[in-house]
Amino acid sequence: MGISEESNTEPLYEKIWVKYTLSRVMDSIILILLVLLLCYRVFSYDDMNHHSYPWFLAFMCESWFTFTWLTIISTKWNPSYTKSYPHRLFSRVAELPSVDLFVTTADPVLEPPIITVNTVLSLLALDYPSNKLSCYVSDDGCSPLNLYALVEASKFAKLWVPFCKKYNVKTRAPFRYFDSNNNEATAPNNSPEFMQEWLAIKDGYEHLCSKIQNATKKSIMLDQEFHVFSTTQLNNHPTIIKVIWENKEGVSDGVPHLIYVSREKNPNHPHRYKAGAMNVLTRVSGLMTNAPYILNVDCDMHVNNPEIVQHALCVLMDPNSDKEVAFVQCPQQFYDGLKDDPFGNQLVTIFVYIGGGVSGIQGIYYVGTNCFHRRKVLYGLSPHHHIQNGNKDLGKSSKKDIIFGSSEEFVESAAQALEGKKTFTQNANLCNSLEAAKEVAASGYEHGTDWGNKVGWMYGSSAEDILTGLTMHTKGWRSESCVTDPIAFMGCTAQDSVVQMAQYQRWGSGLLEIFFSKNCPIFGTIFGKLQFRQCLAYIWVTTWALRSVPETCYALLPAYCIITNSYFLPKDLGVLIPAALLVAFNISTLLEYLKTGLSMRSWWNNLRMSRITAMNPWIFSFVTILLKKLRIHDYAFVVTKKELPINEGLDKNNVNAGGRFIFNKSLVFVPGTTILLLQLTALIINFFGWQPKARSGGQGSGFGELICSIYVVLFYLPFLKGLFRKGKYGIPLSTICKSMGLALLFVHLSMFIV
Ligand SMILES: O=c1ccn([C@@H]2O[C@H](COP(=O)(O)OP(=O)(O)O[C@H]3O[C@H](CO)[C@@H](O)[C@H](O)[C@H]3O)[C@@H](O)[C@H]2O)c(=O)[nH]1
Ligand SMILES: [Mn+2]
Repeated sequence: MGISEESNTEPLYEKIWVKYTLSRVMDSIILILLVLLLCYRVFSYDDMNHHSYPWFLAFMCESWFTFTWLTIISTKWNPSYTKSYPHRLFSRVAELPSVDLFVTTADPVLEPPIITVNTVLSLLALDYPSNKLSCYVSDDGCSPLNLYALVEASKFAKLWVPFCKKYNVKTRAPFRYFDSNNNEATAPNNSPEFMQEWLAIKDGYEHLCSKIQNATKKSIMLDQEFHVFSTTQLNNHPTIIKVIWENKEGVSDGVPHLIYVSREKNPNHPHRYKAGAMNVLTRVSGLMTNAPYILNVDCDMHVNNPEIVQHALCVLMDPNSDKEVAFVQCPQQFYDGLKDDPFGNQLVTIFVYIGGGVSGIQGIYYVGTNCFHRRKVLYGLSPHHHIQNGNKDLGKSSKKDIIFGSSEEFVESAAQALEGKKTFTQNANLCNSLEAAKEVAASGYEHGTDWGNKVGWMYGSSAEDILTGLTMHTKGWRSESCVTDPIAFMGCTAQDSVVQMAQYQRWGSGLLEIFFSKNCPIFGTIFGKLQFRQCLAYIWVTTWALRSVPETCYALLPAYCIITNSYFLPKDLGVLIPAALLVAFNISTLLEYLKTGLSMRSWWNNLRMSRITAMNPWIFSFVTILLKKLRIHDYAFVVTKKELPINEGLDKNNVNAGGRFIFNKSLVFVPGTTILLLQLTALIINFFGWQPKARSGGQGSGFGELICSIYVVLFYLPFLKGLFRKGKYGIPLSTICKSMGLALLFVHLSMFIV
């Protein structure tokens, strides 16, 4: 069999199923214990009718935990991942398709332009014919600084891109390539020619950095091409689109197109945050290049594997997947992660166990970045739709207006994308479509259309990513994850606890909003094509914020019981059930961490952070959505602060400090501080034997409650330290006072409720 024949029969990608037997066994044991505990509570209720509140409350909380565990176990049950064979792609397809690359940035202060620039450079240098790539940057900050940085970056790209391709550089974000920890920098090729070029490139990059830095300090002169910014306000400005670089000759080894887009903002029109920005990019790119595939990344997510486009295309171009797979999601991993993951935000095990698990059902969630979409799916196509049907559905020119808006050019381009026609003419002049592009980037363009509702990125949640993926799964599409070695993209994650709390709070509310909307996964299964277990997986993720209620109640129970001398744990041998649960849960999670190659410390940190997250930011997420539903108060998308990578020498010694909790006056730390103060109160009361007499001669709190209380204190150790520390590492006095007030109120009320 000849090589070409062989590769014509072999698949472009394979789905590989993994069996984590140990995980399954442990998870099942935990489920059985949870059910046993619930049964115990029900059956022992009768003969001990002096059981009071705590018993009932514990039962309610444990029912919720059991339900959550069911969703987890179902999601994790048969994990899978894909293996792709890029070398087969080249012999299989006559011509590689084009891919549009989207980058979003929103705030030049929280998202320093040099970070965006690195992401863009890494995209421009992808190992893919450059005449098939076009990079669109959306700037919601409407900042001349971002435009300036990109213009300068495009100049540097003319050195950087050929250099990367010539020497097959692995790390294509310059700041990572020149990082002193990167052993690739000079290793592969020590020829004088290479060294000379290397030095020139390093020089060029440093020059670029210092130019951007100077511009940040001095602010940009608003003349010539920057004149348009002279009258702009953040929330009130016309559309600005600049073709920064056009690969006019369409050469395959040049620099891809680079286009800057700052969509119109008008205080009278909602701008829908990131989802709105993505939809504008979709339309603008539809007019300019209309590639059938779209890769989108956040401004901090640089390419870490230059061959990732080929890998993803293997999945998307497989003959079967055209009618099945909507998108290909690559993992979200982070560089310069703090040692042992003190804030539990590196999400490694979540990606392996939950991400892998859900990939084995209907497909991994879309997480907002590092994802390849099919344009036609974004335009609302359903799977297994013949093009003709697709046309009927989305067709009829009168109806297309309502769906896609009033731009005839765009409606035309959308029709072509839906039919899978090749429209990308390599020598087309991008500037010809500027006027049409400005029209579709206008703030009022979407009014009365299906954008954000049936087409494009979905509106109605600050977790637009999960919502958009869910809508696709509900239509019956699948998705695949694409895990490569090295990992495809790397980004930055919150570097301190304050930023982390804000991020979790936004996620919590965005997700819960989906659960309480018409897009709720439960409806998706009843009325749509969302598979049942996929529905459970979506319930697991969209109800994060709801967990705050049972988790907080459960954490308060031991303190309450000690203070009032009552109990919530079984008094007889039944106590072995919760004890076994505690042990099994800890062992099983610990084993998962160790198996993923993580440390024991990082296991504990994550365990602790899951509790802290559930009881602090998620309470506020819950309240936020409550207020929104009651139409009392709406909320905004708070952009996560991104930091430049830790400079050598400067912070390396300070890594411990980096892992330390910092606090501010935000209310988000009040629940945790209150819970901690209550446990301490309870422990003191217990120690000095100040408990009241057990009610009506019944039994009082015991060893179990004491252990639980201490366990909660252990989780809140960072808060405990915070009580005694000063400055940003200490809990502010105002927070302590508020928490003390709440704790006193709680103790006082407890006395009545027993
Ligand atoms: O009005 C806005 C707000 C944000 N963004 C961009 O959206 C991206 C994500 O924002 P970020 O603050 O980094 O949020 P994260 O918490 O890191 O984002 C995660 O969660 C989001 C959903 O909550 C997803 O959209 C992201 O892709 C995912 O990485 C960034 O590129 C922003 O520039 C905009 O373009 N316009
Ligand atoms: Mn981010």
